[in-house]
Amino acid sequence: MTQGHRFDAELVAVTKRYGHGAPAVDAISLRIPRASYCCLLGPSGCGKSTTLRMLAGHEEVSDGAILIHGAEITKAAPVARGTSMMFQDYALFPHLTALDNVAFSLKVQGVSKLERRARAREYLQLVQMDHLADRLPNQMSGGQQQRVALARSLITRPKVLLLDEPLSALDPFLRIRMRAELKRIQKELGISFIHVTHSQDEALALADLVVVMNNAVIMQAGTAREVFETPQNAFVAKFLGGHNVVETATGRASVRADQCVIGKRAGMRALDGKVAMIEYQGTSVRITLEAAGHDDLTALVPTAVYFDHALELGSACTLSWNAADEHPLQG
Ligand SMILES: Nc1ncnc2c1ncn2[C@@H]1O[C@H](COP(=O)(O)OP(=O)(O)OP(=O)(O)O)[C@@H](O)[C@H]1O
Repeated sequence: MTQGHRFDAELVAVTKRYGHGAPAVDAISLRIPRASYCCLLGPSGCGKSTTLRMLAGHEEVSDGAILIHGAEITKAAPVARGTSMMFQDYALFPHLTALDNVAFSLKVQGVSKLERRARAREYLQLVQMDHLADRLPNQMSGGQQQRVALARSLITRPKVLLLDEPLSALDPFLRIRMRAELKRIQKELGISFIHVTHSQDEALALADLVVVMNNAVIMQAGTAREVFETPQNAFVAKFLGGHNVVETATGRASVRADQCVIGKRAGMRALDGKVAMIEYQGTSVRITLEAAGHDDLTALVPTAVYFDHALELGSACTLSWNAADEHPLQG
């Protein structure tokens, strides 16, 4: 049923148990619409890599079902699923050129030399590496090796590409460039990418669908704007950063740090504390307050505004916000 499917990938109450302890993945359900860039985001140990490995078929599913393009593949062999995995350490063959690394899986499939070289060139072009086709991995930079690894995982024409922390080995500059490339390539191919990351920025920048996980379950799934602007619970608000979680008369609420101001203002909600940290961030200054009975509170103040009223570390100060900017949390 590869025609007419609505979702490139579906997880139906998927559980993974290792031994007798708490499950690593606990009955998660997720639908990834066609041609989506999906990021699985969460802290270390939340179960995101296990979820990816179950999609790839590198890990058995304890309970539940996985579908790719509408067809169940829960127990299918990795090569029979229509998925391909790109790993954190690109694991290129050191003795093969870029071209031969990319062509390798076609060789295993018995594709003729002429055709596999032609297809490998096509995929090297896609990742803008055709000019270095004859280089060996140790003659390429980390970013270049990664492009080759990407071409290598795409040449089998997967329905869904799985990426396990693909940018974590790159320096910050290259990471931002490569993430733009990943997005471009995903849109160009029109297939879904499922990308595991613990970086909030990366997920928000890349994903059509952000899936925030914690403790083996999905805490929220939605567009980047949905999860950032309307977090459903305190975990999502705190993990994405840039939010304060406050207790109000009607329960818990989140309020964005960039919608908070320092100082008492008429008609605004206020919490008193003292200045614990002042961090210059270029266009804004992040001020962290310690307040009794609360986790640290932060205000993100435009730089020019901050330097009109610079603060002293340890001094008393008030965080204020408009009630209208509060967003109620479900937990
Ligand atoms: N082979 C295994 N045997 C036993 N427990 C495992 C195994 N693999 C993972 N786990 C456990 O399952 C849970 C989820 O692990 P997983 O690797 O999926 O987390 P993660 O979110 O990808 O973390 P990280 O970002 O650190 O890779 C963890 O508690 C981990 O210790």
